[in-house]
Amino acid sequence: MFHLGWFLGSGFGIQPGRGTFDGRAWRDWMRPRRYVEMATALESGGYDFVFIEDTAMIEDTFGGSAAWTLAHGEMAPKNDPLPLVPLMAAGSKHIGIINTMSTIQYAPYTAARLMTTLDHLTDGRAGVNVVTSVTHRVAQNFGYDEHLPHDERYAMAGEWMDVVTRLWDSWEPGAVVADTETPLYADHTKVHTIDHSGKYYKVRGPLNTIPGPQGRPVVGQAGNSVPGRELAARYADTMLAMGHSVEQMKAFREDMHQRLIAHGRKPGDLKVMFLVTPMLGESDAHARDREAQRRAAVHDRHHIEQILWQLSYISGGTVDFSTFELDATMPDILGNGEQSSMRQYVVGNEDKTLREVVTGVRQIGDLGLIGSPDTVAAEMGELMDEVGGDGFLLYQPRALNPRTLAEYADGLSPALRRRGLIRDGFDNVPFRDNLLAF
Ligand SMILES: Cc1cc2nc3c(=O)[nH]c(=O)nc-3n(C[C@H](O)[C@H](O)[C@H](O)COP(=O)(O)O)c2cc1C
Repeated sequence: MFHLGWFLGSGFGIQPGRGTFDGRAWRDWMRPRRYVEMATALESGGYDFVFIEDTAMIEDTFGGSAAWTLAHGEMAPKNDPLPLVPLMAAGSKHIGIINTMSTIQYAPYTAARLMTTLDHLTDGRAGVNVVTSVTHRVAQNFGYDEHLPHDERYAMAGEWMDVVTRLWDSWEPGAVVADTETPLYADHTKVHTIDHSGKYYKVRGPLNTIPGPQGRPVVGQAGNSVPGRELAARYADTMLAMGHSVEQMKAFREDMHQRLIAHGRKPGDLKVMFLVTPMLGESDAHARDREAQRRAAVHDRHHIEQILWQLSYISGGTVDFSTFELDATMPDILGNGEQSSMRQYVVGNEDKTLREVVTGVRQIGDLGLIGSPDTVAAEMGELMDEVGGDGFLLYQPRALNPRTLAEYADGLSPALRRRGLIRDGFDNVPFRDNLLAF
């Protein structure tokens, strides 16, 4: 068996697509009902969790203004994802909810306290995706003139995670007695300061609330560079991973296993979830037809601009890709943002033109998963057999609507279940236990 997660790639925000079945999404994206329904649909489909992206900025690198961003609803507007967590939890019973927190946005004490609060409010279904933020524009909203260099951001994130973890552990098991007769609510000898004084943070502790049902909420991680992998190997229970072939996926997972062992953890302690955008259809022919339409659209002006926008963003807001000649050679730039994402466009494509890259390269691919639910389910099973396990993080970046969710929860999941590949229900246990169950 393997795990399923769903990547809500535009967070609690407007979804950029304007497809045939998107209805009033551009007007209603902030309404609660669609997120509650999303949680319920995914839970019925056996998804272990929904993974909510977040970024706090309005991008204006591409074209030197926010015009394109706001015309197309690209990563903005967006609400804070944290209040969404208890809402989605109240409408569901078992699904884990991972919200994103950037280490430059939340002080460690605020983060530890918020996550523990969410763990209580969700009865042990809270998780946090720890990110370092990608662009200068985010950093500039939180007291920085520019974002820190890539590797330093991860050094800061390492200290942040260390402090947050120690705050979560600042109440020993058994500290809460809750005896109204004595009276003794908590034994103060089991509640400890952490007295942290490091390069980036100074925090006394202890946390001023009792541990949540999970003690430490589930920790996720999204960066795939070496420092990103190291952060995950030290702290994470799950991470999203990008791989375009079985070989890359296997190598990624084996690399993570080595890193986990080096940090005194077991390979099974971290679930590596491969981000994938399958193409489903009523039949294999229908799915192939949809895929042919997607491929034909990569030459549309809108698609080309969208990828140039994306490159400008993932460069960390350091390069405006609208300024390059499309038929000149691909610029050799990794920038200061998502280095592993930039590599997918740049490395190995040095001889191609920018146009060939933006029309030919996909940051997140379909791994050949194109077909009817039955076909895709069989192929997912074969892929996971070869990779060795863990699971997939499914993503439909420009088509997130109730119809798409039904295709996955009511189409693909039953096909996976018929093959015994995914869970057929949930035990009444906290999120981490579901994640570590197989
Ligand atoms: C698929 C994916 C999702 C991500 N989600 C977020 C996010 O929600 N918020 C954020 O600030 N950064 C996000 N990031 C950025 C990473 O967390 C990380 O900070 C960045 O990719 C740099 O990491 P890397 O150089 O290790 O790849 C995401 C990256 C990827 C590839």
